[in-house]
Amino acid sequence: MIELSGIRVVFNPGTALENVALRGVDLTIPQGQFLPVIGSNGAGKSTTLNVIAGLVRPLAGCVEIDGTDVTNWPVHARARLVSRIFQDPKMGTCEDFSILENYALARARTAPRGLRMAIGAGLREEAVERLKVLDLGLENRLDDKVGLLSGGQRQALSLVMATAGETRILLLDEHTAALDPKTAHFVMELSRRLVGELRLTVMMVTHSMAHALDYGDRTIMFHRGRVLLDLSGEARDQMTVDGLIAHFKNDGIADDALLLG
Ligand SMILES: Nc1ncnc2c1ncn2[C@@H]1O[C@H](COP(=O)(O)OP(=O)(O)OP(=O)(O)O)[C@@H](O)[C@H]1O
Repeated sequence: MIELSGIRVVFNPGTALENVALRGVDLTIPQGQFLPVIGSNGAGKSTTLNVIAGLVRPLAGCVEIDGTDVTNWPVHARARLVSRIFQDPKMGTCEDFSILENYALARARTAPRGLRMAIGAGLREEAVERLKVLDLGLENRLDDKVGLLSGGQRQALSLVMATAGETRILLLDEHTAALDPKTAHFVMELSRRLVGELRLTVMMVTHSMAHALDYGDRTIMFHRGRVLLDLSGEARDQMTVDGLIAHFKNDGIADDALLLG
């Protein structure tokens, strides 16, 4: 579960470049919820993910993960609980390391402190078992360098790595935007399956309104640092992409980037 209360983020405060990115965001994401997030450029989506991951410290407000106040925890202290996948497949994996070495790094990051030395034993078998479910044959290429993989294979591997160990929160930051439509569909379906099996709490930033309505169980929209729309239940079931576009237009939001996908 993620709980954001009164989150206010101001970049370059007190200078000519002052920019209020989040204007008092209150948002509760229950354990196991898969929440797609849409919004115009500069609306505050990535900043919200950065606040949860600990990369941006809010000027005011509180961040709780599973009931623990982590507002003042540094990034490395949250890394065991919070994983993130970015748009660029190269960001989630290290291309000069093998698949197994990448998996070992992910396990070391997400394992409880006392267990970090013990994860070496059985790691190869564990990686084989987890990679098999991708059905990409990566379990037979454990010693290949990750730089040899396609973008889609790297995002699939990133998903397996991000969901290893103690991870409770998964932040997906336009993680299929750089993939071709067929590969994007494969990675989206894989995301749905893995987060469902592991009951992870997920925030997924996307510019695809179709993905925002087809995946997960709730959809929110940011605009100018606030949550402008929060759809769930029947209202969401009945919402269409055209309906969402009409909603944006009614709110005076005309942003080509928002309408992509
Ligand atoms: N490190 C930073 N320093 C200064 N301003 C920043 C920084 N990061 C973000 N901003 C500003 O904060 C606002 C919110 O940005 P953010 O990246 O959260 O938007 P977004 O909704 O993710 O947009 P996009 O869809 O374009 O990625 C924008 O005005 C942006 O320019």
